[in-house]
Amino acid sequence: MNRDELIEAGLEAVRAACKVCVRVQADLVNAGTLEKGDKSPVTVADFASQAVVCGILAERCPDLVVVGEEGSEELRTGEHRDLLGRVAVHAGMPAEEAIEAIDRGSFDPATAGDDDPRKDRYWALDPIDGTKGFLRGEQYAVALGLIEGGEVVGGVLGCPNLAVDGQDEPGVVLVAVKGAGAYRHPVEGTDHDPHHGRKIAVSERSVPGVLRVCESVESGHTKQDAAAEVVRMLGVTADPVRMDSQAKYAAVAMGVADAYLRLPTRPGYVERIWDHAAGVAVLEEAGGTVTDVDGRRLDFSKGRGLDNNRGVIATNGPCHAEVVAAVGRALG
Ligand SMILES: Nc1ncnc2c1ncn2[C@@H]1O[C@H](COP(=O)(O)O)[C@@H](OP(=O)(O)O)[C@H]1O
Ligand SMILES: [Mg+2]
Ligand SMILES: [Mg+2]
Ligand SMILES: [Mg+2]
Repeated sequence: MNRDELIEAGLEAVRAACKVCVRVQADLVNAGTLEKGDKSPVTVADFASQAVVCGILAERCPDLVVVGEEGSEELRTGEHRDLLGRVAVHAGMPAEEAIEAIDRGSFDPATAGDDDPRKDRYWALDPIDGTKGFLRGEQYAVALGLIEGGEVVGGVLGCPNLAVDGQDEPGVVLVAVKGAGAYRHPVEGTDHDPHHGRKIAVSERSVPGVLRVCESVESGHTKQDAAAEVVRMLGVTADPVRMDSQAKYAAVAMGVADAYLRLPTRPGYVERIWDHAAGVAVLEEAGGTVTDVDGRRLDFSKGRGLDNNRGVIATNGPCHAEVVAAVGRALG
């Protein structure tokens, strides 16, 4: 299958998962959560979304493996049997099938053998990015990136709660194939051709003082005081706009924000590939630039983590060097 065909399958899968998430968010806010080992909240919808995306991808492109955030461990213990039942209902498949689909996302390129052909091309999936936003009834994303030879070459970024100019209802799915631009599609829809949407592009702003900057809502995910210092140094009077999930990449890609800052809160935190792959694909194809806080390109060839990077700076492009320099000064 070529990249266009793969991304077409990806768009179908992400749309289906978005619909599941919208339904669950409507009646699950603050219910049905459980604590994972790392204490981050994971909901019925995270599992159901991963099951739906992996299930559709298994049918459409069975040869490609998935590097997904979630695993079925918690669902397989008796303690959480009721949770599994609800995941199955929302995913629209029998419980055993849901577990099997979720575990299609367990691939780890870093531990696969050197001659394992599955390492050449795979998906990176965040079934719900911004789980905390999802639980607050705010922004979240279903994020699917396509990685080839350790590089992001395409992506699908579903943002069901993102307001879009000229649309009565919120919600958008952004799609990109390397070299072919980035397009926006409605969440509803049955034409999954990646190039049939409306072309999107970043803003052209380059004057630092008028940049619209965004960052995480969660202070544990980004150093908000350092970002406040960065905008002050750039001469921006407004504080960064806070938004959960890769919806921040979407905002910059559509030109409604100019920069997204993700500044490390502690040394040693390694960003996960599924938190960035789809966002990077879409933003770069919309004309933007993404590096880490040291100005290095994100290195997706290391497995499940961005081991060679720290933090992320994503911009419209024209302001990138200036923003990276200001971040460097703020972080000392
Ligand atoms: N200390 C930390 N620094 C940066 N990111 C973190 C973090 N701890 C968790 N995250 C990631 O932050 C993501 C949410 O990002 P944001 O704050 O932009 O919404 C989470 O994705 P999930 O919600 O998929 O678990 C999680 O992977
Ligand atoms: Mg998580
Ligand atoms: Mg995430
Ligand atoms: Mg997630």
